[in-house]
Amino acid sequence: MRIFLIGFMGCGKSTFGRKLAAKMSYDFIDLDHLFESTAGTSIREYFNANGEEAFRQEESRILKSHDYPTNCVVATGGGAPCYFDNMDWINNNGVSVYIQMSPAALAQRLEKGKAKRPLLKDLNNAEIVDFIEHKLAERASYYEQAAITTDGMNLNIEELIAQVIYR
Ligand SMILES: Nc1ncnc2c1ncn2[C@@H]1O[C@H](COP(=O)(O)OP(=O)(O)OP(=O)(O)O)[C@@H](O)[C@H]1O
Ligand SMILES: O=C(O)C1=C[C@@H](O)[C@@H](O)[C@H](O)C1
Ligand SMILES: [Mg+2]
Repeated sequence: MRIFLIGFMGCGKSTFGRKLAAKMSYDFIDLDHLFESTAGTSIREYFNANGEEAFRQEESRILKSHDYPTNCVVATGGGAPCYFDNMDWINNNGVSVYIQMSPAALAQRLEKGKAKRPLLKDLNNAEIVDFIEHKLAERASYYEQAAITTDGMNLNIEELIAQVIYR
């Protein structure tokens, strides 16, 4: 089984995904890391050099062309499900799990690590909340196509595994 974790930057896809994979004895794949190793540069540098449109194209290509192991947990990039037909591809190729969180809770987490996230790096803390509210409103209709939605403030590995298995 392939499990694709989706949700806004900071919802915990990478952190929780790694734990979930370990618990299930599945491989863990982080799409942002895969992007960086494939491109040979950081996402931040890639954005600076090539712009967001090029990033989205390359992200989509990598998402769809990677040779995934049969059993794996994939932490997708925060924007990945929201461009092209990526969300349909995800739903046709695995079980999607949306880690849902409020803009305020996301902002609290993201204020610390914003330097490495190109969409946030130039914003002050008040602007981050505003940015997240708008971006999340734009993206919600994609995230909500997930097979399973789970509360990012109360993540529970055993419960999620049961939901995925008995869905
Ligand atoms: N359950 C949690 N409780 C508190 N803090 C958390 C939790 N999960 C993750 N964090 C913290 O929130 C921040 C974002 O987590 P993480 O990098 O896993 O998110 P992400 O969804 O992978 O984000 P991105 O889309 O930018 O890759 C990190 O600083 C992490 O330590
Ligand atoms: O939400 C987004 O658009 C992004 C999230 C990150 O995971 C990275 O994929 C990148 O910084 C863009
Ligand atoms: Mg991540």
